[in-house]
Amino acid sequence: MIRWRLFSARSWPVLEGVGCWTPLARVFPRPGRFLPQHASPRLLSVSCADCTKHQEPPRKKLLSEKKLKRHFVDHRRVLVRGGRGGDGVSCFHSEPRKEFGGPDGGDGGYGGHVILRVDRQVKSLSSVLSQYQGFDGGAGGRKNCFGRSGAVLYIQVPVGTLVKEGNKVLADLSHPGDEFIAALGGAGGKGNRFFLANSNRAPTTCTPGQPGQERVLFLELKTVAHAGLVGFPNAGKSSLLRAISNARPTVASYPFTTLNPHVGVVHCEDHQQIAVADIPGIVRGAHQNRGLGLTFLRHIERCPFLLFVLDLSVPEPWTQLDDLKYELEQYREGLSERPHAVVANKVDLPQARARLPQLQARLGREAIALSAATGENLEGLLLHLKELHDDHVAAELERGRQPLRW
Ligand SMILES: Nc1nc2c(ncn2[C@@H]2O[C@H](COP(=O)(O)OP(=O)(O)OP(=O)(O)O)[C@@H](O)[C@H]2O)c(=O)[nH]1
Ligand SMILES: [Mg+2]
Repeated sequence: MIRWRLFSARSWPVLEGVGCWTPLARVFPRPGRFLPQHASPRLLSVSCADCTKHQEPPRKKLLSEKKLKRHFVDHRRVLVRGGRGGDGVSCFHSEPRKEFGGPDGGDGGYGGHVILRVDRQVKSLSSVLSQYQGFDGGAGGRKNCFGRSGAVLYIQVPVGTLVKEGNKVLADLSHPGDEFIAALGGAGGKGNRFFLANSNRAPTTCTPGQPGQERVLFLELKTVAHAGLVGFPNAGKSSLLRAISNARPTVASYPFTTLNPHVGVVHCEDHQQIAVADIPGIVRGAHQNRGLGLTFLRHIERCPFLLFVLDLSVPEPWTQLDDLKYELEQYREGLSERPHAVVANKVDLPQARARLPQLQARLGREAIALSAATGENLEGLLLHLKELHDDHVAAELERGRQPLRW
């Protein structure tokens, strides 16, 4: 129904119940005439433009703990099947004036293998599918022609992928370029030429190609790095990694921003490279599967030294270190006793800086106070990192082992 406003001869029509666009100035009545003076003119607003102006921007949806776990892909069950071999064929040579040319059916080609190959660019197992089928070989041809072999199917996996079948570890792909044949392709069938014998000059027998190998493999990612950043959610681990390396993990003020491990490389003056791994945050009770649980700690299992990152902006930050160590011990005994340094982050905030002396006193040791946001005292952290790295190299050489090189 269209109703005309009475207060102005040049008023715009307003569709009642439907918000159609109308210039606001034209629908406001003069104060004191139709509305009391204190009433808000917004009461009469019917324009769409006005409605949209005050809409809140869509917020990032908070994920439940269950859903968070689904996003974190560091293990996969994969069914791999090698390609089927091509069939052999049965046929006979045919040529003008040559009645009995003999059998000339060729063998089928080999089925393609399925191979796991380490690619440095791949960072998680999220791109690995649940099933892979290798390429089939081609059938044999006339004139003794062999069939085409199936192409090899490569599955790209990240550095540090452990390949298991049941509980048995088949391969540890810890270097870029490492390969593992996940499933062999089937052999090609035989053509009738293969069955030619003195007792049988015209065989018609040929065999089909063999099916490829079929396996169920479990892939498990164990990130390879020198140092692992361990801390509560929001402690600033990702910010720290961004500040000291070229890695660009997402930083945000909500917990569990990091769901996949990120590795950043710190370049030292003597051309040494130290790899630092950022992992999701650990919460109190993580060993009872709270937060993201503890399964992602496998990513720091291989790190020879750790950096505990404490958030100085929260009250009693020293309790974080005890909690973190406790959770690490619950995951694997002795993990918290690895060589480590304690980093006290966010000293740019005044209340955080005020807690620093108390933290040092409680810890009974020097914590590296810094700010990942402003870059304050990052050199102090880099010096400690270098020391930890040098100690690791010396210890490995002493044991006659090759230290981890990045
Ligand atoms: N003032 C201040 N804020 C910081 C500092 N470092 C990090 N933050 C802020 O703290 C919040 C969390 O930072 P992240 O780096 O995402 O923390 P995180 O430990 O990686 O968090 P998760 O990935 O959830 O475990 C962000 O809002 C950062 O801007 C700092 O040194 N000073
Ligand atoms: Mg993070």
